[in-house]
Amino acid sequence: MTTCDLASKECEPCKGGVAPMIPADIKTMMGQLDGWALSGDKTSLHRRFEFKGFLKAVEMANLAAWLGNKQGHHPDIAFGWGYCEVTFTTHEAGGLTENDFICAARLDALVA
Ligand SMILES: C[C@H](O)[C@H](O)[C@H]1CNC2=NC(N)=NC(=O)C2=N1
Repeated sequence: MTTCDLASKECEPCKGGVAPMIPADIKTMMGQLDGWALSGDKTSLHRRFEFKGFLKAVEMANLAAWLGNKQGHHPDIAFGWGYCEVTFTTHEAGGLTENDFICAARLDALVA
């Protein structure tokens, strides 16, 4: 599967009791993304987008929020002058699921 395959997938509604991905699968999925980093405990992935000024950062935050709401899979977003940091994790699983990678790939496709 490539990034564009991931970006063409839709998130599945998060059902309770879903297990987080195992490290081997996380490694495989990370290979399909560019620019995203794993948290130390491998429970989330994040990317820092940098811009000149504030309004571009606000735009990025809004784009990530819109995408997450459309997919029913919501990011954590931090932004300020010159940057927007987007983090995906699956709260119901207490770790990463395919939804996180789909949203990351979809966000990259929107800003490509
Ligand atoms: C019922 C609904 O699908 C769930 O509450 C969704 C909402 N958005 C979500 N977003 C994220 N990032 N993780 C979740 O577990 C999650 N659960």
